[in-house]
Amino acid sequence: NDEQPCRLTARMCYHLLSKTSRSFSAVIQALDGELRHAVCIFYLTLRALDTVEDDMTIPIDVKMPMLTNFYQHLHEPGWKYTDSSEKDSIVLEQFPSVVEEFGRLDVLYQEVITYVCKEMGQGMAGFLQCKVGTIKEWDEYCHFVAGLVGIGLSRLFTASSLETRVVGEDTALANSLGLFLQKTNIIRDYLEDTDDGREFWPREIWSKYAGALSEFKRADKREKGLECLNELVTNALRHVPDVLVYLSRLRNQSIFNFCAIPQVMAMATLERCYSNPAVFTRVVKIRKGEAVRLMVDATSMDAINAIFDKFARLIDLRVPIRDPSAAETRVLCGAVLQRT
Ligand SMILES: CC(C)(C)CN1C(=O)[C@@H](CC(=O)N[C@@H](CC(=O)O)C(=O)O)O[C@H](c2cccc3ccccc23)c2cc(Cl)ccc21
Repeated sequence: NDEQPCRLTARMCYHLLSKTSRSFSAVIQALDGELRHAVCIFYLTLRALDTVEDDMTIPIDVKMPMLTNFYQHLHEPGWKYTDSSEKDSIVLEQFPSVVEEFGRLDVLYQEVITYVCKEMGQGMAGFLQCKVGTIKEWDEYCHFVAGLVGIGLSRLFTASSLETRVVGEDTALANSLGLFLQKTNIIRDYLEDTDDGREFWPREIWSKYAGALSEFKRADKREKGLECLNELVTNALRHVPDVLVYLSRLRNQSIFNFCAIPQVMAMATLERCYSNPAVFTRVVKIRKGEAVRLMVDATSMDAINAIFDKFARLIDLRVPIRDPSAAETRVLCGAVLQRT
């Protein structure tokens, strides 16, 4: 579906999409019917909001209202923000195109996108000062930045009539898809975030292994770092059963691909991170070739089950005997394997 839209603002939106998510923009453009444009606009809007949240040059007292009021800009023709230094700031500079195309969406889609932006902006604002403390707060933060995306997407799928009502109504399962992706991103990005002075690993977990989160960068704290890392991976694996049930309910092939691809990437990333000291010295990414292989394979529930089985088995084989989370890790991996 790379036919070029004729309207200039629509063309700008697809240009912005390809600039902000290299491999994923093609998956969005492959979505059927009205969903392609609705998800394109939703993705760009979320990217704009995320860019504001990530921009450390915006003072907190300016950023707070920017986040909580962001959803209102969707109804302000011409609104843009040109003072961002982030890598995706082009979306904020070209936001008038997003606003114009947003206004042309069916009002059902507009309501979903507005709702998610309002809730997400308020949630992000609440976490600006404080670092993530309890595991409950970790789930709350991930709900705001990613769980809400799953809930919004699910409502778009149902609104388009390409998926059943239960997909849009079962918010707990939709939330789990987001938590699985975001927890994996947070686990993987330890070094990048700590170097930026940002802490997303929950204190309730890391404080059992160190006095400060940055200590895991030291070689003499590597053992404790791995135990902390493995507890976080085990926590993320708890969402896998919900993810598999959610994906099994999807009936539209383009929607299935769109939802399944990030989930299998996350499972592969989790497996690479598990018990891997490289997490503390560089950003652990799956190789491009493996990512492409996963993208082309993740097109049926059988394939998804096989992929999750493969990575669950690889983790299970590497569970250190004395690791504090070993028992739960093996139970969760076993649960994934038993399902088939
Ligand atoms: C933080 C995040 C996980 C929500 C970001 N997020 C995703 O990660 C993208 C994937 C992506 O953007 N990959 C990028 C990664 C990168 O930029 O490095 C790529 O180029 O491959 O997928 C998610 C996404 C897709 C499908 C179903 C989802 C259900 C719940 C939550 C998120 C869901 C996403 C869907 C929408 Cl509409 C908006 C954002 C996202």
